Amino acid sequence: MALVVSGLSYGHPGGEILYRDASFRVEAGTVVGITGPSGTGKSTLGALLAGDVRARSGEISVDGVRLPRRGARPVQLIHQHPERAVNHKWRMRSVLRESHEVPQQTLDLLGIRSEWLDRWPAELSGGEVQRFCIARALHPATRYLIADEMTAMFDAITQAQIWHALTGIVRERGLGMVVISHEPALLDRLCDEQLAVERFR
Ligand SMILES: Nc1ncnc2c1ncn2[C@@H]1O[C@H](COP(=O)(O)OP(=O)(O)OP(=O)(O)O)[C@@H](O)[C@H]1O
Repeated sequence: MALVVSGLSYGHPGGEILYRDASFRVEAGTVVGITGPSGTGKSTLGALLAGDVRARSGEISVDGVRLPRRGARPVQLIHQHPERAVNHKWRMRSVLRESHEVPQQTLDLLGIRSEWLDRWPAELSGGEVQRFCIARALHPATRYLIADEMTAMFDAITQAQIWHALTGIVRERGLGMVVISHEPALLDRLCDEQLAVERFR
């Protein structure tokens, strides 16, 4: 069981080629870090892995099946800016329901308070909204998570709380996870393996 990238090449339209013939795998139950200087294509790789951007050549498969174009998404992306990832016209309860009926246990593990459910996104801090984005990404069909600078905007305590909760859930469910980050200490702590995106140039 793995998220497998084979022979992936990609550059944004009109932009330089970011990866040529990139191949790697993320085994279920493991955490892989993606590192590299700004602008080298880490976020783009995350979007490709989640199916938000379509590769021009190469293949991405999830547990032996080609990444689906529609329906439940087995690879879920969690962004750096949670406020951009939620519909501001919906209360948080609806933001969650759009994905699935999130179990109370997951809400508790992520520290989501019941009174936050009736608030609008603008009535919560970024760290609080990010907890909802994580809960939403933990759909029963999710097999792999891509955390793209997921906690870069938050203070050290919030970062630690969020990672503690998420890594516990990931371990319990046997999910695979890709962590995109500029923070070597975070990557060293979380990851079984680290890949420098420049090596795919
Ligand atoms: N939608 C897009 N259209 C065209 N070019 C893009 C698009 N998104 C990103 N790029 C360009 O692709 C390159 C890689 O961007 P990307 O955001 O993947 O890098 P990154 O390594 O995640 O950077 P950072 O560490 O600064 O977040 C950059 O040169 C960026 O300007």
